[in-house]
Amino acid sequence: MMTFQQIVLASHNAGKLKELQAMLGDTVQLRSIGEFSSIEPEETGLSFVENAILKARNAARISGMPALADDSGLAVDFLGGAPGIYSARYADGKGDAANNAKLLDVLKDVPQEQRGAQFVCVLALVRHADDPLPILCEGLWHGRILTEASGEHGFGYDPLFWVPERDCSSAELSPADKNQISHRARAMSLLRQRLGLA
Ligand SMILES: O=P(O)(O)OP(=O)(O)OP(=O)(O)OC[C@H]1O[C@@H](n2cnc3c(O)ncnc32)[C@H](O)[C@@H]1O
Ligand SMILES: [Mg+2]
Repeated sequence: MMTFQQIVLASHNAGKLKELQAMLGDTVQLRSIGEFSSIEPEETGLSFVENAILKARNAARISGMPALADDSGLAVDFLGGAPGIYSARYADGKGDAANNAKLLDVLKDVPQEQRGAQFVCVLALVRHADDPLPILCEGLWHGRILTEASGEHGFGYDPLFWVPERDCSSAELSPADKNQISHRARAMSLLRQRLGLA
């Protein structure tokens, strides 16, 4: 069993840090890579897995600590899985509000039954920058894209993601609820098992 007291989180996204720390509890402290560097690595991979590993290695190299990365995104069925790994950059780096506006616009004439989508999360944990055996865990969360934004919680595409099991948007869930059922929660639950924390 691997034990860690501190892990650096290879993410500059404050929403992810909050969610992942809440899911991990007190046993492991996540430190933000922002404490060490403000430079974000280029996400050049073609898959969530490749980007997660790339971010984790980069953070381990910069911090000298074990590193956890989260590469995630929204895969929309009607768009053949787009924006997928490009979710953060969907509106050319203009941010969450612009990403959401673009997605609503692209789907404006698409009927309910064709608005299926899934959030994807891949977590990669490396013990050091050159770790030959990263731990990889994934989680999916199925839902549908709403026709207008709703809710104030969460981040990113949460206001547009309708959660069938709760009949509300992901941004209408309390943070605690989202952290029970999200793509990130599923991936983290697997990671906790792998680390012997579950
Ligand atoms: O790469 P880091 O620094 O971790 O931060 P990031 O925000 O760029 O993260 P990603 O590259 O993994 O891109 C993830 C995108 O998918 C969106 N996303 C991921 N998880 C989400 C969630 O739980 N709720 C809403 N949107 C989410 C998020 O808003 C980003 O636009
Ligand atoms: Mg990113």
